[in-house]
Amino acid sequence: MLRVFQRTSRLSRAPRHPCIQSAASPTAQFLPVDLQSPLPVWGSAQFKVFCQNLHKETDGHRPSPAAAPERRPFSRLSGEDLDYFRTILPGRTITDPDLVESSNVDWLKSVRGSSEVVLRPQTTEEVSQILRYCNKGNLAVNPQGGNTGLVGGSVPVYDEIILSTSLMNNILSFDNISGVLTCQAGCVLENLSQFLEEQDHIMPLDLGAKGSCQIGGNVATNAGGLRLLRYGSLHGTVLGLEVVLAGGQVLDCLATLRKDNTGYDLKQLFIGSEGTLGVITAVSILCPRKPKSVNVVFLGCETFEQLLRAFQLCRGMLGEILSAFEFLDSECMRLLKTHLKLTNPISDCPFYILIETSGSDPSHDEQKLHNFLEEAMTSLLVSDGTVATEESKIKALWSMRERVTEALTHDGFNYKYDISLPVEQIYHLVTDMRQHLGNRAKSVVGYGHVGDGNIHLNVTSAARDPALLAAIEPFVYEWTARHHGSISAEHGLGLKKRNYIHYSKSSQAVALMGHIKTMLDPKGILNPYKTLPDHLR
Ligand SMILES: O=C(O)CC[C@@H](O)C(=O)O
Ligand SMILES: [Zn+2]
Repeated sequence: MLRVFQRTSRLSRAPRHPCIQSAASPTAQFLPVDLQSPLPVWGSAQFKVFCQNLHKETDGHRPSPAAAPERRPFSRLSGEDLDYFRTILPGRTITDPDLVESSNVDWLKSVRGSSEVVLRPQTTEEVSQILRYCNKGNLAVNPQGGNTGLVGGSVPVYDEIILSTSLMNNILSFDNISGVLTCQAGCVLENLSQFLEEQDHIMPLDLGAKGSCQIGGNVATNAGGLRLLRYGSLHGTVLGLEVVLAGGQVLDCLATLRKDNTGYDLKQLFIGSEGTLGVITAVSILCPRKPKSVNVVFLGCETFEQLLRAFQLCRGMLGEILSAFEFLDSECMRLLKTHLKLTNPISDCPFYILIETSGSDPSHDEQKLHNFLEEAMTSLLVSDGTVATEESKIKALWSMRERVTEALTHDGFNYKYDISLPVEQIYHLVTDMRQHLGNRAKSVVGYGHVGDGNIHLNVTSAARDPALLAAIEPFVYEWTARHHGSISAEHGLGLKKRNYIHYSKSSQAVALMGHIKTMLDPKGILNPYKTLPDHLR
């Protein structure tokens, strides 16, 4: 039964919510490191401390032999190379093994490279000098942003030189009239959001990893996130890029215009190229005005069909103020409760929806939301729910969705699938996978961006289990191709999925990608072993 949706929401009457407490406590996000369970919050400041200690704690996973390609014949780093790097980057050529190690391992601790050096340029000119030198000497390079990727794209596979953008963190300009922000690639997404907040604007993208991920990495992976339904993908919001090509040439496409129809739109090539075609050094991006009124509702549904009907109703009744329509299943809720001690703010249901509205007129928005909720309730599409209009409560409800990834890492080894499908199909993948795996998996969960037709299917096991992996793949990819979906909606292909590209792209398209790679990076030094299948090296 739906009892709320008046101004005094159920959430505001309830005793203090555990997830509100954890969000407010500065120490609550720090978790000790252990492979099986605790990881620091994806976007937390403690993420960096965690990384620094990582080499002492991980079990040194390498990609499974099936996933690991052979090392290509790149040069090995020499003392002479290090001397050169120290000349151009004094104090920013990092060889301390403890510091380098944290950049060798991905956030999931599923891929570990063996690089001996991290370079930290501050300027585009320094990036250009590095690449010119590496290209000449046939040294492979792994461009790295916040290292929050989920497909093994952000870390070296072997001994590639790590080129970190973390010191390229200056905001270059912001135009309050057009809303165009121009900044260096290493700006952390959350810092950009905070800066824009003061200018009465917001970033057009928002991710669970916002506290660590960098805008250059976001663009390089074409990150989707929680606001895509409203503001579209980075292919639309990024107006310009500055990119350093493999040979060190600086490609200046850093336009700030909404419209520019002069020839090929070259920047699009680099959006989602995962650092394989060039190193993004600066970004200009169109930022929306900060909405004056934001509301979040958290609803329960008995079936996925009802959830879809609620989505349809929502699109019709909320229209222009709808800014997110996300979901999680009851298995996700179980993991949130078990591992993060988050409390379900409503009664237990098979499915949960999080709807966000963002608009410019609080009373208009509330009225629309009220009408939608009344209709959803009377037509029995939702069985329970709660609404939040205050910022702290909005954050608490959002954490039920944003922290599922974190909860999963505490459940064991994670197998992650990020699938785009016609929206009415998305949950069938989860039910079919559960049936297919039987009791071989510990958990099989589904959550994600209903509004974008994007489901995050995650499977866990107590420890890394090659037999389980063989049961999941290629089953999941065949299923996706059969239903005309994409095997990567927003996380990219990285190291882990590169050889499955043909499930979503024609052979002509993959071959053309190979030609483009060869043209832009003839020696293949940029992020090798990623994105493109092995036969195209
Ligand atoms: O961990 C995942 O599978 C999804 C992560 C992220 O894309 C999300 O939407 O929360
Ligand atoms: Zn996602």
